[in-house]
Order: sequence, then C-alpha cells, then structure tokens
Amino acid sequence: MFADKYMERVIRTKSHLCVGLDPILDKFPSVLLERAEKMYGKTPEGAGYAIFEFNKLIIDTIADKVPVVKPQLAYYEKYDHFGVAAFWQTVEYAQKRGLLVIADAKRGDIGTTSQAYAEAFYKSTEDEWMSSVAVDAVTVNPYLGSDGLDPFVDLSSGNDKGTIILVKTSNPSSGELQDQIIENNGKCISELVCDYINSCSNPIGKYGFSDVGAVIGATYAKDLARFREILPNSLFLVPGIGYQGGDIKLLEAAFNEKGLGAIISCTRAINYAYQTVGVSEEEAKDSILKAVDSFNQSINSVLIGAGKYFIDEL
Ligand SMILES: O=c1ccn([C@@H]2O[C@H](COP(=O)(O)O)[C@@H](O)[C@H]2O)c(=O)[nH]1
Repeated sequence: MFADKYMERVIRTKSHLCVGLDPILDKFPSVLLERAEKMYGKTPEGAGYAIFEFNKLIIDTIADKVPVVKPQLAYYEKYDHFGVAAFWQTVEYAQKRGLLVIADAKRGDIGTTSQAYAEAFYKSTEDEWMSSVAVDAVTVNPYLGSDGLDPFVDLSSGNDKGTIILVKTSNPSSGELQDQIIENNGKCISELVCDYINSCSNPIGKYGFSDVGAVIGATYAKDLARFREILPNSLFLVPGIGYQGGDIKLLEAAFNEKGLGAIISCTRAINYAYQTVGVSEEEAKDSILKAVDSFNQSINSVLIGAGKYFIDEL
C-alpha cells in the first residue's frame, strides 16, 4: 500500500516533511542557468535541462532526510515537452534515491478522461504504448464528483498508489466554495468530499491509514482537528508552511494521537533557501540542507511538545 510505504519512509527518516519541487528558473543559482543557456540558448530545451539539474541537486541533498517529494506539474508544463520530460526524469531519479513522489497535478474530469489521467500518472499495465515510470500518488480535484474521482481510486487501490483529494486548500479564497454549508444536511462542501474519502478508505494499512488521502491547508490550522476527527484513517497532505505563512506550531492537530498521518509540505522556503542566485551549487545545497534540517526539527519538536512523538518506538 502507498500509505504503508509512506509510513515506512517516515520511520526510516524520522521526518514528516515533504519537499515540493517547483522549478522557478530565475530563482536558480545563476551558474546553473548560465550553463543551460550556453548549451541550449534561452529555450524550452534549456529550461528542461536546468530544471532536471536543479532537481537532482535538491534530491541528492535531501534523499535521506525526508520521505517524499512533491513536484507541481504546472511548473514543468510551462516548458512544453521538455518540461514534461524533466518532470518524468525527476520522478525516476527521486524514486531511485528512495523517495516517494506525489504528483501535485490536481486532475479530475468526466469519467473517461479521469481514467486517462489516472493511467498517465499510475500507468496502465494494459497499454503497451506507455512507459512504466509512474508516480506514487497524485492530487485530485473533486469538483466533478465521484465519477471524476473513482478512476483514480480504482486504479490506485491494490497497486501501491495513493490518491490525495483536495478537501480544504491553503489559498485565501478556498472558503468561497469549500466552506459553504449545504442547506439540507448542515455539512459544508469540504465535508461532503470527506464523506467520499471515507466511503473508499478500505483497505486500511498496518499503520492505520488508507491509500485515499486529503489535502488540508496549513493556513487553516483551526480546521485541522475537525478534519482529523472526520477522517481518522486518511493521510493529510498539508501545504502552506513557509511562504504562505502557515504556523508549524499549530500543525499537531493534523496528526493522529500516535503522531502519525500528516505529510507536511514545504516548497519555496526549501528550494530557494539560499539568499541570492549568486551562490555556487555547493552553497545552494548547504542552504537547502539547513532548511530541511530546521523544518524537520520544528515539526518533531511540535510533536514532542504535544506528547505525540512515538516514532522511535515503531
Ligand atoms: O492547498 C494547496 C494545494 C497545493 N498547494 C501547492 O503546494 C505548493 C506550495 O508551495 P510553497 O512554496 O510551500 O508555498 C505549491 O506547489 C502549490 O501549488 C498549495 O499550496 N495549497
């Protein structure tokens, strides 16, 4: 199961941190960007080269420090097929280095198209034209309803893959739809999404979690305890610390009573932890490593403070 694989990596690394991989070229160390330009000019091909080089730098730095990485597809799709190739090269490289990969793709469509999306990310054993490189989990948008979600859940279950559904996103206007109360049953829209998640949260793995997870933003920390109560068996992907201002000290409620189940995601504050693009690649690595160590320490301290740090006993 995806959930068990994730938990085993949490135990091995003693980390609940997910490092996002959102390539923003003008934040890259300038030496790396100059190398790309010299080889390919300022072209999508050069961008693809620079992205994969930068991601390898990050992955080599953090591979033993965190369980999982989360590339967000938009940053790759910007650069045509070269960007998409860099995405899949990154997936393959990260997995070779022992990391799980969550594709932050936020897909979802009518059933047939969702099926194609699910096959694109998890891969289909029936389509001989496809490569075999697959991600470990994908984020999915529930707006189209259950027939837009079922293909992901069906293809992931039994295949060691995870489906992580948007419940309460971290952005400022997420409440415009997600917090709205349904008149005839008193639940809000995000809670209806939770009902769907609970309806397909079987089987449950040996650490208590199913392969269908939920995105819950760190910027809405006051909602975390409620969602943890509604979704006791779901892994939570929690973005929003770092640049979006979510407070790590308030994230204890995203974990269960054993201090498990929250994948705390951070991207720009780690990817671009160095202060200036004039750094060497070695200096960039040092800053990234320090940022990861510091986030790991903060998250574990919060769990210790809440009496929820039992990871050494697992
Ligand atoms: O609710 C959500 C869902 C996804 N994201 C994504 O996570 C990263 C956040 O980046 P930071 O630099 O850590 O702010 C980004 O890829 C978002 O698309 C999210 O922020 N909130």
